[in-house]
Amino acid sequence: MKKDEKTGNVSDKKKKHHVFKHKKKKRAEEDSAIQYLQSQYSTINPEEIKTFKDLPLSQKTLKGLKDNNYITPTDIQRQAISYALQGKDILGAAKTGSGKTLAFLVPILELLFCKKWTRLDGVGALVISPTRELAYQIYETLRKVGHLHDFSAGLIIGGQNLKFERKRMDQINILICTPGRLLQHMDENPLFDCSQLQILVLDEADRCLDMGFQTTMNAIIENLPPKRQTLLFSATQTKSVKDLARLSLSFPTYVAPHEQANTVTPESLQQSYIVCEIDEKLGILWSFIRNHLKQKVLVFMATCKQVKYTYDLFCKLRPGVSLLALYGTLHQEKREKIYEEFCRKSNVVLFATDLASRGLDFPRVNWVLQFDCPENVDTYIHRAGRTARGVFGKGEGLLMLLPHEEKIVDDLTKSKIPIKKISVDPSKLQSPQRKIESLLSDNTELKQTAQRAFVSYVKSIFLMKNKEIFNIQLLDTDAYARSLGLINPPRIKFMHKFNKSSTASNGTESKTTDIIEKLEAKSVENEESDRTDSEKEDELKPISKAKIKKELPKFNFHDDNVDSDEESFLQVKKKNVDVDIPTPQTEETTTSKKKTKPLTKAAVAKKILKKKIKVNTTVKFTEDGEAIDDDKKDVKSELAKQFVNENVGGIDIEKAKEVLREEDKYDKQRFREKVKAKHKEQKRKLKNKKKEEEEGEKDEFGSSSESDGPDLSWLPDPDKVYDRNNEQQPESDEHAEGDDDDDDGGDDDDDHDNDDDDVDVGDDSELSDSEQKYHRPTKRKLVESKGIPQESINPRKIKKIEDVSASLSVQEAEALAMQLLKSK
Ligand SMILES: Nc1ncnc2c1ncn2[C@@H]1O[C@H](COP(=O)(O)OP(=O)(O)OP(=O)(O)O)[C@@H](O)[C@H]1O
Repeated sequence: MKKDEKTGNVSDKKKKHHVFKHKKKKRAEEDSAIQYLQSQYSTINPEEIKTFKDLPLSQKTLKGLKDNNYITPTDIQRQAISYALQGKDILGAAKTGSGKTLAFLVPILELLFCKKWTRLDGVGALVISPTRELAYQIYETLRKVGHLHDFSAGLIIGGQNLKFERKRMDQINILICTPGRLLQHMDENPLFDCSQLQILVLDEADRCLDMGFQTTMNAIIENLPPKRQTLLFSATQTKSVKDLARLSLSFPTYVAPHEQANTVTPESLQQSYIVCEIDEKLGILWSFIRNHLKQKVLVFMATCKQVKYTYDLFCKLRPGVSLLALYGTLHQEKREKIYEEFCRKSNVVLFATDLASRGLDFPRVNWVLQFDCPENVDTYIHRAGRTARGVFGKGEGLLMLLPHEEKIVDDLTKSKIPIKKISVDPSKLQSPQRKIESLLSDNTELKQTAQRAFVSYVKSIFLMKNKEIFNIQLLDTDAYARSLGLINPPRIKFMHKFNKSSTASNGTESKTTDIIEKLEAKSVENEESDRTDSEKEDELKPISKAKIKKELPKFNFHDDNVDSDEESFLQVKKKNVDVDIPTPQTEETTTSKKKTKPLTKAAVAKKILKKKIKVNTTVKFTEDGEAIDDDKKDVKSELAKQFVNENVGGIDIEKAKEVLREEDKYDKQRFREKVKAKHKEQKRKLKNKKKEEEEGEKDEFGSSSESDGPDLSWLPDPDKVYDRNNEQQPESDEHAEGDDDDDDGGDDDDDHDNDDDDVDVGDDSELSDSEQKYHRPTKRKLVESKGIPQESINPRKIKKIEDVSASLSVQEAEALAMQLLKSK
């Protein structure tokens, strides 16, 4: 046995030694491999790279790439990976779908591999993406390609379990995240540490660095170590020196393999546009879907509410193909599900906002239809780029424009986007208008969704920067509302505000006001017919179209109801909207400007002071809404009265102390008076009680002498007796003096003795059992409290005494009494 143990130990030791040796050998191999790879970096010539193998990459990365069928690097990959391995900062710009994700993931894996990064080293690489879906996609690609490496990767995006993420933060080596969530961890999570960060990547860098993420990104960058490698990628790369300076990039290598190409969009992408009236758009979309039932279609719309409405409506109309909708206000879980479903399915239509426009690599999308005009050329490129992706990808893009939006085509062509005008074959058009109207008349919820869609679209147009293309005055809102199935166009509250302010600024009755007045008059007429919708009346009152050709005055517009998208795409992004019209200096404009300022405590205090609101006061109201005077709050001292009258906000501590001291005197006096009054009341009550008792004594003696019948109220409570003696002797366990506790002592004889005296019981014998059980004496009168025991009041004895005393003189009676006392 011992021998076995010994041999066992020996073999264990041998094994350990073997493992140790193997590990040591492996480490040595790895070290020499790293050294070799690093020595090759300086000699890389991107032009000579044909396959990934030609790059000095680790075996783990090469195998990971090969396992996923990535053999030949794309142009951007060849160049970006080469320069990144050499440790350069990179500004990468390449067409959509050209493989930028691998262009930054491979350098990340290689850098950490060469630095022999372990789990204990913390966050070594940070990839920031503007949307959750894109972050998820990058994370998945990293998992696939880097599966042979030992690094840990983490996906940190909004809408996930923050606690779960927090705990694991210190074990992550490669962090893929969205800006908001990353900053949240930086601010709140003590486990988050990026002081060792080696490489920072911004995917869709221009979007990450634009107005929408400005403050968040600035805060993030401040928290990062300045000594690091930085890679920026996008199909529409920023070259803004300001942006680059923010990231401490002074001399980044600009990698743009397609810069000299004839087009900025993929060659295999067929692009066309149609021009139509606003009220034809929905019908054209419907017809398009009905004519492409066997295709995968992605439809971009301007706002979440439009997406929601179109999706809800088309689901009800049943086009004969799967429909999906993806927008920022959806719950995260739903977003993930929809994203995956669209990736998986091949005959499907997805309605989406620009949330899906950047970076998402949906496989095999046949058509991208831009239902609403894109904000700018960049947005067009990203949207259209959801199709014709990868090396062999093919696809078609269709842009729908209103007549006045056709100007964007010039911008597109100038930006090297080959797009041709086409027209719709009228024979293929199907109008669902009647059906839509009837659906809306039956379905209030759908009608409200339509109204919201209407308002959100109009707002989105209003917020657009390029006023040459997006001119709200050129929108036929009536026709647009009708096309959505709304007989009366909803009132657009912000337009009224806007028009009012512009009128005030002009000081004269403008054409605009005339129209607004006319519209309002019409809206009153229309209210009659729109009454079913009263819940939304406040926001969505019907008005007629505002077809005004006049130039808009500038209005610093910030409305709460702006359609919010992923990370407030629309709302925040338009912060820099610069309507090039003079600003009217009206009160309303100033207030609206103020609204944009952050509300500081000082500002709130000032507001309160202005409104003469008394702070730190409580007013109670009756149910009828009348204020109840709280006399406790009344001040008595002159000083306090003065203080209250003067003081409308803020606290002068010293004065307040003085006031309190003064008031304290009055409070003490008030307290003394109260105590006095209380004592007085107690005394009075005591007096009354005594009086009553004296009167009561008289009564008791009177009644006993009259002996109308025995006072049985002192008898014990039969309920209690019954309970205690278990039905056997329900009424026999108490005697006159007995209190409940004493009886529990169990002097049975006494109990039985009193049986005969319990006349009440006899009286109650006629009552039913239950009535007997619940009989209660009205009030116990304790005769013994008068010092005359019950037994001693013997009528015979009294008679005898009376007889004797009657026969005696006063002296004799006195003497007899003395004698009796003495003998006693
Ligand atoms: N070397 C490669 N060989 C084959 N396919 C590749 C290669 N690199 C990338 N791909 C594929 O090309 C598609 C697009 O890649 P990716 O999403 O990285 O493009 P992108 O340039 O980031 O696009 P976007 O500008 O839209 O974000 C993906 O499906 C990816 O798997």
